[in-house]
Amino acid sequence: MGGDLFLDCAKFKKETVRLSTITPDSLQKLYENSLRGYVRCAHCDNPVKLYFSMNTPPAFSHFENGDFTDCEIACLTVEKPSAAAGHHAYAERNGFRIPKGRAITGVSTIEKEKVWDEPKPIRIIESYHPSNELLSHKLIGEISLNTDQERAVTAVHGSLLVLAGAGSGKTRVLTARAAHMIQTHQIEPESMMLVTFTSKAAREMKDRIIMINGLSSNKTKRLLTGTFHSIFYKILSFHQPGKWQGPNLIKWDWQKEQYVKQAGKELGLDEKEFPYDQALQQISFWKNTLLPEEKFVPKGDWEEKVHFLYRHYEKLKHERDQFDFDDMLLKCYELFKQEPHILKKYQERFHYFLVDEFQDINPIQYEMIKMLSAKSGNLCAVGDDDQSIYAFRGSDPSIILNFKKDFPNAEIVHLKKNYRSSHPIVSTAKQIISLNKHRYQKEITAHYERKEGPVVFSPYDEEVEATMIVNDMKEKMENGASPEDFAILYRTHANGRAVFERLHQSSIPFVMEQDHSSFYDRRIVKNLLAFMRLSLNPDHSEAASHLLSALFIKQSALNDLKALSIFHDCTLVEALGKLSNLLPFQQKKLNQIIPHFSKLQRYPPATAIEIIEKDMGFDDYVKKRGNEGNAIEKGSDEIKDLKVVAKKFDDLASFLEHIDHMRAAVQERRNLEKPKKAVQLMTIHRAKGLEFKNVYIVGAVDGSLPHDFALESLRKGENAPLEEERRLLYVAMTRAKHGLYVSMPTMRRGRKANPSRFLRPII
Ligand SMILES: Nc1ncnc2c1ncn2[C@@H]1O[C@H](COP(=O)(O)OP(=O)(O)OP(=O)(O)O)[C@@H](O)[C@H]1O
Repeated sequence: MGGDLFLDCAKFKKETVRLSTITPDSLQKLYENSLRGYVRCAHCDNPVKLYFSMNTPPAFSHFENGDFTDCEIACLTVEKPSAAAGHHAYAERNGFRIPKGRAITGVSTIEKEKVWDEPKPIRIIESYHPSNELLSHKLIGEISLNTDQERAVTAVHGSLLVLAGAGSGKTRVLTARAAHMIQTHQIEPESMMLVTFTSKAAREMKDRIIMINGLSSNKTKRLLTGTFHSIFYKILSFHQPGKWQGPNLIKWDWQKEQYVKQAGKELGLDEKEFPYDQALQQISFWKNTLLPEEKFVPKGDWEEKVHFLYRHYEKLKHERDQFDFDDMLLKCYELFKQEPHILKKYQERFHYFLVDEFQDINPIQYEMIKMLSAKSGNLCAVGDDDQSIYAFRGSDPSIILNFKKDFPNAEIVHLKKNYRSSHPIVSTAKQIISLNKHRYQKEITAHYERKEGPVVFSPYDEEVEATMIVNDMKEKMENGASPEDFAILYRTHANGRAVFERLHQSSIPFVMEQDHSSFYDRRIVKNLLAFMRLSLNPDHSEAASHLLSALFIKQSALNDLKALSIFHDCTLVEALGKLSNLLPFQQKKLNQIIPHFSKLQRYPPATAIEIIEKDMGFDDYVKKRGNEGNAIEKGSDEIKDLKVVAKKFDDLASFLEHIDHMRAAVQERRNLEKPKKAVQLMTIHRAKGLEFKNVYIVGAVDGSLPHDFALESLRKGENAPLEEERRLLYVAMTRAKHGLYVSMPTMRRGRKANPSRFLRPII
């Protein structure tokens, strides 16, 4: 950062700006403009950069090294310096020399919003007790185990539930157990079924078992590992090879949507307005909770409609000999029920069942595993009820909670040591999850202590939050950390947008989930941006197509528009006014909005969005279609998120340029080979089972974590979704080994936000 002094004032657009008096919402804009070289020293006029991070308060500094004492004096003089704030009166902080007497966090006389606030450690109430347990020893290969883990590995016969908190070695136990069974008990790998939650976890576990010293790889390769879906699909395709073939699989939601929309027409459901994706999620939920279409008895209008779609969806699929992922479970279940000799064959083939992440099992998976293990009685389930986070897919935490009812002779082993996270992290996560009512009380303590505990910090908004996190990682990397030491976790994809953008602008290598698409390509956002694009280029054909959707005009009108523009030698926007065969309300709306297009480009993007919403009728569109198909990410919220970005730009051209750049960046990253040493960017759901040295949790405020929909459920008297949100925070926190940084922005989507109610009792 050079030997520069750090300044409180600079010049931006010919005005002097002062960090002690600026409003917090201008900080990010100033930051980005300073990176582009648009902010200058108020004294020498050289470009200066603004810098801040989680631990470092904002300050300007010159790009070049040199003696800038005069600039500092000039800056202080203008500001009526106090006696303390003399020439060399500065304090050293995080490698920065900050003039004493400068108020960054507030102005003494008038209470003003803080531009930056110091991160705060979370209070740890429980003291650390070093483990008095015997040193763990190596039972198998190089895997060390403590006494409880060893019991979970060696209790090979009968039913066993390993119920344990995060980081306690459940995955380690499962790997060691499989290896131990093969090596010590000479159990044939073919007679074992090891079920994991994802195919990646299955591959990793098998690789780990193969790597264990002393095990013959020929043997271990014969072990069946996989997800429930992959295993049951194999069974189905063995018995009904004609039907269960890859090309017959309906892989994508849009394929499913075609079928339900076809059925929806018969019911007179509006193709655009009806939430078909929610309906598909509901159908999937029913299938996973053992409610096939013919048995389901709908209640109420919504269920009646979706049930109708369900019936037709199944029929269309059947006629085409197709199947979806849920059928892999449901049809295998039916096969076992209808053909008991087939079930018997598998009961005789498999004698040992090992199931990971048991807390996320759904009713149909549970029934199948019960059926398969009924003969041998050798079922080992491993899980943590506090990490059950897939209720929306039919997972039912009560299955693990009631395990003893179904398996009265089951042994229950508790693993009580967390080897992953330091004591302050384990203690904090424990405090949070203990407020859930529906859970097993579990004992868990940290294996090791570390001085630094979890920290909460309060950036102004989502943009400042992203900058603080990225700069904090940079600082840590300058002090020896490596990019793969960091993960940034968020509740929904929308929460990850700003961090993605800031990381993309930095030189830090990072990876993001593969199937992530750009925020700006979301239907509602894309259609709003179309208004802006047409304002700058009234012949933008793709934007014209999106505009038609937003105006509820059929896409076939696009060809008419193009023809009219050629015929009348006018732009597509002008041709809009010449469209015929429109309904009166569409005509009226068009007449109302066309004059706005030419004016729109004169306004800053944030104002332009308001005009598009209010004066150009986009509000109506969002009301009708904004919530379509997604209870978690609503269209109206997406517009609010877009406004947060818009605030940073002065004109439409630079705003759209930024957006196109970011859309291309997401696309580019999909095709790039993933760097091995990289910061990980992912949703909390994806982070399950993983661990990182340092974890940042983004957006820990009410509405985001817990999510709005859980708060809505709570208002209706339903507590379960809120408990699942608390589990999500618990999962996120327990991914961290050493550093845990929880961000609680003071503004979210342009409004004042409250720190997450899960954190309030401990901060
Ligand atoms: N006995 C042990 N000695 C040393 N390290 C251990 C021991 N048991 C587990 N670990 C380490 O602790 C970490 C967590 O283990 P593991 O991932 O198996 O836990 P888990 O219970 O499956 O975690 P989670 O449910 O939170 O995903 C890993 O880094 C693992 O190597």
